[in-house]
Amino acid sequence: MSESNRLIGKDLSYSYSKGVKVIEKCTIELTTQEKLGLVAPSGYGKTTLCKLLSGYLEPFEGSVLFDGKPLKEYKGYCPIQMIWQHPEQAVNPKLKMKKILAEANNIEPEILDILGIENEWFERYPSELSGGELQRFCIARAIGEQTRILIADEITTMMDLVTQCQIWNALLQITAKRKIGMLIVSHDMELLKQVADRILLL
Ligand SMILES: Nc1ncnc2c1ncn2[C@@H]1O[C@H](COP(=O)(O)OP(=O)(O)OP(=O)(O)O)[C@@H](O)[C@H]1O
Repeated sequence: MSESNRLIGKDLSYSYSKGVKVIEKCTIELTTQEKLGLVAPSGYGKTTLCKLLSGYLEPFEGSVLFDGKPLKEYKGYCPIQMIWQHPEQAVNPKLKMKKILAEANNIEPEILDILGIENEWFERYPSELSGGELQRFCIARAIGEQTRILIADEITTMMDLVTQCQIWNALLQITAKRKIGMLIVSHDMELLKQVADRILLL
């Protein structure tokens, strides 16, 4: 099978404390053409797996490759970007949104537009935005020119249905247009049935 445009986590193992493996011999693959839903019980290791697949953690065993190349060999910008469940923990609270976005790679106005980000929000600090507004910024920040796969870890879990709908509509539009794949972690099976092409139950 071709490795091109494919994220492969192969035989991944990870533990936070000696002797207790949170992830053991886990293999998972997805391409830039698909949206893979992932469901598993609480504490199973989903967030840990997301961090391994996006390069935030190094596996103790196994490898993570994109386009046949280990993630750590991508310098400057990783084609695999993670969006976190709690956006307020993913930004520097002391910076205004315009500064936070300026530190990211070239975000195009079209992306901000599709996500419904309003101009006046740029002058605010993260604590002056709602969770849904802040998450829109975090999504925009994750979509650089070189982003090929998004790892979305329960990204709308804390939001009301209208906001969830707006964010997922925007994400589906952007990922289709840019040919970006997605790993979507959620416990909401109804949501996954609507947004994912296939669903993996662990
Ligand atoms: N930084 C850490 N240090 C020690 N243990 C951790 C750390 N992060 C997670 N764990 C433990 O690893 C296990 C898996 O955690 P993880 O957050 O990956 O699971 P999860 O499936 O995403 O859970 P949930 O659905 O509840 O968010 C849990 O038992 C958790 O307590």
